[in-house]
Amino acid sequence: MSELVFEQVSVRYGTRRSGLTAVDGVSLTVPSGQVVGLVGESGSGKSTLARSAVGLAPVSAGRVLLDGTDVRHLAGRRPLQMVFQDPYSSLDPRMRIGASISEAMPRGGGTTGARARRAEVARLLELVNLDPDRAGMLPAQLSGGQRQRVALARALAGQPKVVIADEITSALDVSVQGAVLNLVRDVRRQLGLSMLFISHNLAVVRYLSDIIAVMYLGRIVEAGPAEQVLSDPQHPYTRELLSAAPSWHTPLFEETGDPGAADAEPSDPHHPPAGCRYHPRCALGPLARADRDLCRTTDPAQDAGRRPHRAACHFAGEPAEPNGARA
Ligand SMILES: Nc1ncnc2c1ncn2[C@@H]1O[C@H](COP(=O)(O)OP(=O)(O)OP(=O)(O)O)[C@@H](O)[C@H]1O
Repeated sequence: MSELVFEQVSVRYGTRRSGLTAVDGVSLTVPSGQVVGLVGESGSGKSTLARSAVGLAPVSAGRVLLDGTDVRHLAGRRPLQMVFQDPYSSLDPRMRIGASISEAMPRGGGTTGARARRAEVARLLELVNLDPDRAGMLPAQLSGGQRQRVALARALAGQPKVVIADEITSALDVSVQGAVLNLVRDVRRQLGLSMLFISHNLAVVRYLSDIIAVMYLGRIVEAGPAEQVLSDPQHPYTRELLSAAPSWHTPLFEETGDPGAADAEPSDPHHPPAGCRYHPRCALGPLARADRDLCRTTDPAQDAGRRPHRAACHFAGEPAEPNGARA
């Protein structure tokens, strides 16, 4: 079991004049054997943070550590595997799926020799509930859900310690999303993997996560044990997400759309507002306050994540003011 730590990580794209900071000084820990669910609207920087761990996004400050070792020093970064929204991006369309999975296996060890590799491919296909006979098929011959299972098998072939799953059910037909999610939950438990699970859909995140982290404009605005974040959200953005999410009583995969689609102002990462980045939107929400100077002028500290439940808000946890209620 392994721990993944993002330490003050920033990712900047573009030039100084026309660039944007997609991830801004984020600290987040994925503890051994646990699932951290990362939620937030489109453009908040979730994918960029994830990609920074596997070398697909340029880390401009801070570092990512796996069990204390900077991931840049891990050979091939194999212990960290990522599964993407679109399985086509990790599967070569011309390669049979057995070969794709085999290619991702480490050299040496128990999987040297064609026979051992074939057996390992069959084992991995069974692990993701696919018939080993499918090893000879091409990705196009499979359904979207089956392709995502193959992408998971391929990630597991690398014998990872940590898996990063980025919107892995979002592109799938609603009817198969639940099955893929259940599979991920079961396989993760079985293998004792640590996982960073990204989704814009809070209902999906809460189904799987031990810890929930909420991202807004390149920052973690709230993080903590899942049940605490859900039952006692401290940041107004988390409250906004929760009020937009379907309740426990509605089906998990009812399409909720992107959480940013509410009536609020869209956030623009090229021009983050001064003070608290959320303040222009917060004025619309239940925490609107008469005296908001502090929010307009002063950036609330993102603490380094040592407290189990943290929120970057000057008025974290304060109840809504009566005059601030939504019209
Ligand atoms: N390669 C890139 N070059 C320039 N800007 C980028 C690049 N990748 C992402 N961005 C920008 O960084 C910001 C964060 O994007 P990111 O994809 O990480 O957000 P996200 O929360 O994962 O959203 P989504 O769910 O839509 O992918 C966005 O403004 C995006 O346009």
